[in-house]
Amino acid sequence: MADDEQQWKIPPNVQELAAAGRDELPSRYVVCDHDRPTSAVASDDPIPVVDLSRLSSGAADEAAKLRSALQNWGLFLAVGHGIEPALLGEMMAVTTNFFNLPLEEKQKYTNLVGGKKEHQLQGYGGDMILSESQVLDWSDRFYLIVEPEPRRLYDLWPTQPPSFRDILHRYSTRCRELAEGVLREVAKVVGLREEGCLVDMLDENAVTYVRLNLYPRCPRPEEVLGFRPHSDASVLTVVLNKAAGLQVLRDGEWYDVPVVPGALVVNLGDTVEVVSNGLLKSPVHKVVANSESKRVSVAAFYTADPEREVEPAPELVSEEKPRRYGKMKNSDYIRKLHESLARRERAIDRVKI
Ligand SMILES: O=C(O)CCC(=O)C(=O)O
Ligand SMILES: [Fe+2]
Repeated sequence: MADDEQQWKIPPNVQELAAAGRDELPSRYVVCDHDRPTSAVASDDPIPVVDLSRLSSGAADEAAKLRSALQNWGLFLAVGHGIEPALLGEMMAVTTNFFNLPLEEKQKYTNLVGGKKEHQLQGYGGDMILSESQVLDWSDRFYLIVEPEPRRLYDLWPTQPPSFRDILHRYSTRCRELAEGVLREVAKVVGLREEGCLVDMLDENAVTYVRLNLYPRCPRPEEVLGFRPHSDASVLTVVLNKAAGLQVLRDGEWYDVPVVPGALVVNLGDTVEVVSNGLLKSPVHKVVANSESKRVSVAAFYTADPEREVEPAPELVSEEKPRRYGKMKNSDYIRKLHESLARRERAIDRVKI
């Protein structure tokens, strides 16, 4: 095969493209008319801000708010989570600093291997590209396995800034505590027999992935997407960001997820949709680009033990509520997720009955 064949498998660096300041966008980023971002709809049922400290002290009105958030949006903003603002600030700062490093430094952590054409999950760069016609997102990413600790590939953990490792470790540990608390509540909302049933999926073999996202300023934000519509293959996802851009789909309309200082976005993942037999939905969300400033976010995905078979909980399946999802090993599901993302499909559709 000639050396320059399949060059399309190597995604351009979006940050560099943006810095070049050209007005025209490469056609690989331009979405079809149907996918073009439109202005979000205002909702008379705003996305709830849930105070987790009130929730854990047993406040019934806070529990009701969480229930309505999960049922109506699959997503909420968490405050009172106990993660110090300083740690959130440090996590944002090391992420921003990393993306500000010179390209050669960042490319030490590239997610391209084997003659630069093969894509591996972990590392810095763009998404897996499966075809020449695949429309690319207006963002650069950095994906790492953070837990279990023995699975960390420290060669891919930046040494610049030097505090990166320690801050990512502390941040993801605190978010895990948050996720576990929320999952106990989710189990109650769904009516699972065992309150710990979802938390138990995050056992010592369960994998936490962290994705750092950079959405550079875009001269033509109406022509691209920062992140195409998708749902997460996690049990639960926690997102840290400081700027608007995230939108969530509800009843066929896109809504802005507001930015509340100090709040974290918490969204259900596909695993909860399957285990709850569709009682709760894993929300489809996307990120729109903007022409004013870059946007940075940190998404922590708490996924089930790869060896686990994920399927609807038996107590949520009956004659009146037939089983709506098949069984799949979690590691197979996650593998399919990345292919599905590249094809602009949803992995969960593969297990729907
Ligand atoms: O950037 C964001 O706010 C969300 C990113 C996201 O949805 C993801 O990384 O899965
Ligand atoms: Fe997501």
